[in-house]
Amino acid sequence: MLIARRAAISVGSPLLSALCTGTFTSSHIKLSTMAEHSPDQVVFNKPKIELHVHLDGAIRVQTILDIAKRRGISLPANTVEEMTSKIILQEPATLTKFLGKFAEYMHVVAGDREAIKRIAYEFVEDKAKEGVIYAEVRYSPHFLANTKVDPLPWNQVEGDLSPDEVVHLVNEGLSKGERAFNIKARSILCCMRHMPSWSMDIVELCKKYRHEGVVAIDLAGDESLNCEANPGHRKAYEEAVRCGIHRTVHAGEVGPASVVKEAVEVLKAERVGHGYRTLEDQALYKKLLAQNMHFEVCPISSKLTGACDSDFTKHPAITFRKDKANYSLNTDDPLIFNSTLHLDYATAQKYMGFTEEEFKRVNIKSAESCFLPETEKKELLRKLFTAYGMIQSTAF
Ligand SMILES: O=c1[nH]cnc2c1ncn2[C@H]1C[C@H](O)[C@@H](CO)O1
Repeated sequence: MLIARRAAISVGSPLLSALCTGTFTSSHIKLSTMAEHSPDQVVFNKPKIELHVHLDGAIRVQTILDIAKRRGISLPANTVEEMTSKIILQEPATLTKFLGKFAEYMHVVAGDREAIKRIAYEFVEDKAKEGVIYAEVRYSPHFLANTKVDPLPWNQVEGDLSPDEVVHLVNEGLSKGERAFNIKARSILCCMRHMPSWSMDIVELCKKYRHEGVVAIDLAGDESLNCEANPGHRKAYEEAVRCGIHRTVHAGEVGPASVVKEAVEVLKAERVGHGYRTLEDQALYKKLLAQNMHFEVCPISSKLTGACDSDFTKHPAITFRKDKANYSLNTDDPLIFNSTLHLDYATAQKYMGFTEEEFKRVNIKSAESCFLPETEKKELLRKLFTAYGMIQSTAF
């Protein structure tokens, strides 16, 4: 069975058009479910880097069904098609509504060791199939745990899986995937905006597992409800700076440019998750351009979360492209957006004027801005330059 987000989407496909015109209905789910994967539908069929994707937003629907069955958890649907239609966002909504979608399935995966290893392993397989050669995948260890987390998420009963062990399991799943699919995968641990009391745990886990695949700390969650970084988050980021843990922050996705300013100036973010609304403060934008700040852009996501205008021809990525900014193209939560990285690239090509040359530039910028140690970063860059038939000294 081929599920929707596994299929590459052609530039002229009904699914892409529907996404871009805001007329995405259940009939499109069916259509996309039947779409056939065909290599000529991929707009950039070359090695890619992905820096902003949530593990818990990138689970296979079939896997959710399998795990629910094994654990005896009842779900509102029994088939991939039905379950997909329950989980996905079908039209532009709000970030708050989007975040509510996780509750449809997180209780199935959380607290289950086998499930957590499996989703990490399958994530690597899915990325390898999309031509990704290096991915940084992020998640909240607390959201997957069922002990040593207060409050217990997803109405779980207390068990014995701690956030610490969750990180260990994800690391194992990712490493197994790396060996099986010959790509590199690292992880970023998320603090959550509404849970500042978890943030010190996160930085401690980043420190503990920094040599086992964890490369950075992030701050995710609902920026629209909670604009100013709580002291709990600030302290965690101070500790990250002190210990040389890399830092990214979701900012300026739906929150104002001041959140981006705070992320960079107070939390010392080295990359900005989304960052679209930076453009509302031109002085800040110019400063960040001059600093070579990296923006983790997620086109399909930005439409469906209501972060950006639903007309992709007005997308901030167009300004970033014209200004030769430092940014990446990412899926964010392909499960909930029923998307693939190919769909994000196809969207950028069709509606934002992206060319093959810009896709190469974006991926080289992504490699330069990734959180790998310098020697591994150089090796990654060398791979890209070779695959793109470019001479390494090419300046963008
Ligand atoms: O696009 C997003 N913005 C803010 N928070 C997000 C986004 N996508 C996922 N998250 C949240 C929900 C997940 O459970 C959490 C950790 O991956 O991060």
